[in-house]
Amino acid sequence: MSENATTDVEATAFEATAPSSPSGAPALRLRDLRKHYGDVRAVDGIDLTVERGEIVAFLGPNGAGKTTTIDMLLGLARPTSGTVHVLGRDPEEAVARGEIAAVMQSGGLLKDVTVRETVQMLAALFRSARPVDEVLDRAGIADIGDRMVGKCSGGQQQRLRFALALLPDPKLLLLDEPTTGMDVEGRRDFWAAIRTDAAQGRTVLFATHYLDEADAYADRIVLVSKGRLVADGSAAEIKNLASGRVVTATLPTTSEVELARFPGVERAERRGSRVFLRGKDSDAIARHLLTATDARDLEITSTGLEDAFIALTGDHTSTENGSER
Ligand SMILES: Nc1ncnc2c1ncn2[C@@H]1O[C@H](COP(=O)(O)OP(=O)(O)OP(=O)(O)O)[C@@H](O)[C@H]1O
Repeated sequence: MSENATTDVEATAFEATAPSSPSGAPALRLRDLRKHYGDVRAVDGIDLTVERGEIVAFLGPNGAGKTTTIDMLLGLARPTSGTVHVLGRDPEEAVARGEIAAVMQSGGLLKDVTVRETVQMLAALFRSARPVDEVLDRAGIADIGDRMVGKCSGGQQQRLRFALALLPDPKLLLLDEPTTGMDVEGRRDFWAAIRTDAAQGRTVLFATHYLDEADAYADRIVLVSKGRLVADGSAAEIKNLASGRVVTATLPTTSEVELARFPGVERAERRGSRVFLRGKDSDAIARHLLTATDARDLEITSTGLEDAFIALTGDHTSTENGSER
């Protein structure tokens, strides 16, 4: 979590009495958005437009800048430079109007009150809130309204946070790694509730480092790494990025810029003395390496979604998270 991060309850506790947002404005518009902490470029120039009604996965490894971006969308952190517009407004204004709400990773729940009482307490803070029974129902927890929060599973607590976020009937819902630590069944039930609700037209952006979650639940995947956007498309398009092959070779001196100019190379990466060249025509890449360079120890492999994730984000640790389905 980054500076000024707060609980979901605080993030959603605003008045929801506003007229509708400027018509035609996209749900989100980020332009050259940056957030630096000293030398750390947590967010390093993100351009992104999310249209209304989209379900977007903000996918990236640990430290990619997902939470920092979400904090800026909620007005909890101020950009170093660049702009953020939420439904055509400044984030603070959109939050105050109840047009955007968030389900954060953890925190913000009292253990010794019931699920229903929790929703009632927060509803009382809004000048205008959806009925308690309606949000419990939408979050799929109407049947556990009398259960103490402390007795709820992690998945049920997360659906309670979802219910709280629904109170102002936001047009845009942000979820920051909402299923961290949940078991498979909890994740499935949580996403079933989100998908059913989103089918009514709510825009959803969720941060995750679970590849399978992005693939299964998003219409669109925005892949981020080291504060930058590295790929943006449907799950099928992101998978297509992986439909080529990777030619790996030992080639100590050539720079990534030069490698990217080799025939057939769509993406080039160096790790130490090994180079990873991705492209649809692996024969052309291999031929060039063997005839025009000093490359040795060539290997040609086909890629999957996880390989694409690693190649695009440079992350070598988080893919075990994506294998569970
Ligand atoms: N308040 C802060 N001060 C200094 N550095 C920060 C601060 N908040 C975040 N960072 C750094 O910014 C980078 C991005 O962090 P961020 O939490 O946005 O990543 P993330 O993609 O959400 O990661 P995770 O999946 O682990 O939650 C990291 O290197 C992090 O250490």
